[in-house]
Amino acid sequence: MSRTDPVKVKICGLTDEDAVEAALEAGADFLGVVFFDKSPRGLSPLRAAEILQWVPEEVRKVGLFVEPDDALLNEVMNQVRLDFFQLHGAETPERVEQVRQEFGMPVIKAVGISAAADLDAAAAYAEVADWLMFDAKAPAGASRPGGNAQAFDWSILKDRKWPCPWFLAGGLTEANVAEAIRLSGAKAVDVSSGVESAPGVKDADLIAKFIAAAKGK
Ligand SMILES: O=C(O)c1ccccc1N[C@@H]1O[C@H](COP(=O)(O)O)[C@@H](O)[C@H]1O
Repeated sequence: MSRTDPVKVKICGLTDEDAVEAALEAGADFLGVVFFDKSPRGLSPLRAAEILQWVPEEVRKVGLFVEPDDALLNEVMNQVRLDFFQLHGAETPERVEQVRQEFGMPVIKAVGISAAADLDAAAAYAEVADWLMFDAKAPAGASRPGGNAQAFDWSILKDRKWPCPWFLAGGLTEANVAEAIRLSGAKAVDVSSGVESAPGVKDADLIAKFIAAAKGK
């Protein structure tokens, strides 16, 4: 990625064909589908395969999991054409490495952040993951570790160097994404709640506005 490349955008938690089409039309670089039963965006492997079937090769398809066992990863791998696994739970660095080796899939590891000290903990994952994702820590009592529309102080990322590429996530919207990019130095962003009209229901207009704001158009 050169300094002048437009920011890459991942639209996560897609649940139907209309949302996939809206994200493609608006220029999304990554599309995410969720394999986590407690999420309002959760899909079966079969349904995920259906909604992603016409996505062009160059748009990267990401499967999001929370502490998945090998059986679930196998089931999804056998049915859905994915380019990345996103591990969004309390997986250890050892488990990240094991998943990469066993499944031969690049891994995006999400790390919950509420303060600068959490970035130190993320360093262990930077050695084993292909990408990192900095997401806000879930609020106490939340039923899921992400997708909660929570943001954190983006400026703590500024000037930190990482050996792998990374996404900024958590509470991003059309209204704040440009500022989040400016303050954090992010070259890739990820959004779910901020482009929805209700949990699990993507809004084509919000997707287009988010991508335009992130890419500075
Ligand atoms: O979207 C979910 O339901 C979800 C469930 C479990 C783990 C992560 C989840 N979402 C991811 O969280 C970040 C931030 O989301 P948001 O924009 O704040 O809603 C993003 O990667 C989502 O895909």
